Amino acid sequence: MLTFFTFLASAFWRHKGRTLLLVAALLVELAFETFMPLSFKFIIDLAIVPKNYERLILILILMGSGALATVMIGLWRDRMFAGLSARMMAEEYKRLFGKLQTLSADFYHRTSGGDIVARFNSDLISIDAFLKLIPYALLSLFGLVLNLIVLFALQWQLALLAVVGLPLCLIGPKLFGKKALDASHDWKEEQAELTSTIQENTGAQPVIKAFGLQTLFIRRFHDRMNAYADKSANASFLSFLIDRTTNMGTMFLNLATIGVGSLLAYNGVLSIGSLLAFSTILISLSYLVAALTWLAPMLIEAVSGMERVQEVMEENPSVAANEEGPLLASLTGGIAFANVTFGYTPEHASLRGVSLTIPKQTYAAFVGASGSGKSTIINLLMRFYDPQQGAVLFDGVDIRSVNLQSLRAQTGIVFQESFLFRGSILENIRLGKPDASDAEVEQAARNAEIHDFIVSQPDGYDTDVGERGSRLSGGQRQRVAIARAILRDPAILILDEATSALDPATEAAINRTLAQIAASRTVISVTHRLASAEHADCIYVLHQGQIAEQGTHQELLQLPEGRYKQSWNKQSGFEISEDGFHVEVKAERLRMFPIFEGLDLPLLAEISRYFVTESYAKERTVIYEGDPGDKFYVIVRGKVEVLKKDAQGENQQVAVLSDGDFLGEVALIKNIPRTATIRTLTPVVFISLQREFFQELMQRAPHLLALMASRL
Ligand SMILES: Nc1ncnc2c1ncn2[C@@H]1O[C@H](COP(=O)(O)OP(=O)(O)OP(=O)(O)O)[C@@H](O)[C@H]1O
Repeated sequence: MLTFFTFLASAFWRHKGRTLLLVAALLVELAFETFMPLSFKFIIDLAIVPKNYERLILILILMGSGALATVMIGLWRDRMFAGLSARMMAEEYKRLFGKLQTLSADFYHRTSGGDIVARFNSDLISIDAFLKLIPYALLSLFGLVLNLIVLFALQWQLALLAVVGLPLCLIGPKLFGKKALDASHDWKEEQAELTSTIQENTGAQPVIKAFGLQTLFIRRFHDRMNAYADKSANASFLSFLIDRTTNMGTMFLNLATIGVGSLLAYNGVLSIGSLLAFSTILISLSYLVAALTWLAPMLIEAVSGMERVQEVMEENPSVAANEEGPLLASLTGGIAFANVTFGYTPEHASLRGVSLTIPKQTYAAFVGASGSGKSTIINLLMRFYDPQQGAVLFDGVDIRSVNLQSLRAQTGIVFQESFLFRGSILENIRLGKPDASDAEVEQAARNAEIHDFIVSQPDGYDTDVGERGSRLSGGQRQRVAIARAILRDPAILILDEATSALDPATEAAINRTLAQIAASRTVISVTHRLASAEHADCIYVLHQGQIAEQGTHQELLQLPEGRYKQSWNKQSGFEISEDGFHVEVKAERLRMFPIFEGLDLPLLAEISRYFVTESYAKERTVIYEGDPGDKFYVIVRGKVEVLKKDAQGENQQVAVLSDGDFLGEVALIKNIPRTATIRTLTPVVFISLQREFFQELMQRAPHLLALMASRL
């Protein structure tokens, strides 16, 4: 409650001039509204009873002029307050949005998008709804006080009775106010959950359809909706209860005072005019009390909305921007990780005691299995997170001690899925350097080799990219993102799986572009595709958050039984056509699959001819758990997730497989149902072998077939 009133006080204080005018206008309206019922006293006692016609006309003229003036002032006040309240709310929206820009990555990981959106489109809206009613609330409140004063002036004993009885009207708010506020807060949280559910559901439609999950999600939504309806009913009922109990109180109070007033008038203590004025004022008083209680539910919603907004406002960014800190000087020596340990959660360290040095203008590549900590290196380097132990150093300076913006100003980053904003290509590229001239933007587009495509479009650089860049292909989006990154002319270029979601031809083309841009910069690249790291000055092989091996490609291949060497062998042995539609696998590579162990090379060469190439887009299901299995798959490029149903029948990710991994070898020997679902995480190129072809070939070596079956 206090937070909300503090917000109101500071908002009105910021606009004190207009607030004063507002109060003045309200007082004029108030004076007139109080005078209206009082006019009965003057009309009856001063004009009608003494039969004074001139006085009657004078009073009516005064009333008419007052009404006209009040209407004009009211209109002006409405216009002025509409502007004032809109501005106050705009300030509040900006404050919340600005705060969100300062919060660190961990906030966005633990808070759902729907919850954040709900703070704007539900919580701020309820504050707005109440704010617009403030003149009305003030009018009611001031009216209450003024009417009470007038009542005392008319007949103080009767007025005393009204005042003593007034607390009757406040029993409801006292009894149910706190409960109603809590219920409203719960309801708003449920509202935020509902927004998240709907958002997630619309974003996940391809998965839901692919897995046939409609019924499951409808059932879940019904449960969520039922919980929402319960909370909504509880919150509304408590608000109604406050309203109802207050109305009951005013009704009894009216009855009591009218009864006593009539007795006083009967005994000649009160004039008829005063009695009429008194009861009219009392009725308007009860309207005012009713109006105030009608406002109570809205106040409760606004207060709980403000509490939720304030929760965000009170969040402290876990990574301090250090705006007052010294600016980071241009990199002259190198970047170092000094014994860095970091975990996203206290239970699990994603990097453990990592130490390394990347000299200026060299190319460092981080490779390793999924989950080994590659992206975490970049998260720490960009200060999306800070390490729990150790430090990241630029020329020996801990990056936590310098101004954060000056660190990020030295870097340009290209992600696997580059986010393009709604707007034109020009606007998207210019985000890399907002004050760049058109010529600079064009040069960046040329360097990213997207200029020719842009000018071939009817709208050229003004071509609209659509929602999240949906009107461009994956390769074009990535090139726009590269142009955006190089427009900054960064000393340090970071590539986070920048090409792994692209088809082979586009990937090769973009890699060539990146190689040109990379010369004369420090490049830090994260990739699971070793061919992309082959030419790096130093390759770091991560394993479970530690550096398992490091060196050049050649050095790493020399390490007997090294992880890099194994992965390299796993990812080699495939020849992919330029367009990515045809893959040849070498007999030697086939021999590395456990199932083909022991087969001679001529037989393997023949088997290799029976493999066919299959390409899948991102987020497609390749195999469904429980379906009959009749094919063996090898991933040539891309990533898939392996999903298994848990006890509740929901798919859980159990592994991520990538280039060189294989699945379903048992299908070559036996016809048994698939034990897991396989879904693509990126575009994937597989080669696959049908059981019937394989078995046909193996007729020549039946003893080997029997041996393979015994190994499974
Ligand atoms: N936001 C997060 N919250 C909790 N744990 C996380 C988060 N991000 C990553 N992790 C965990 O940290 C570890 C390292 O993750 P990281 O993303 O660095 O791996 P990676 O090598 O880049 O994997 P991939 O190739 O699949 O992207 C993993 O165990 C992962 O589950």
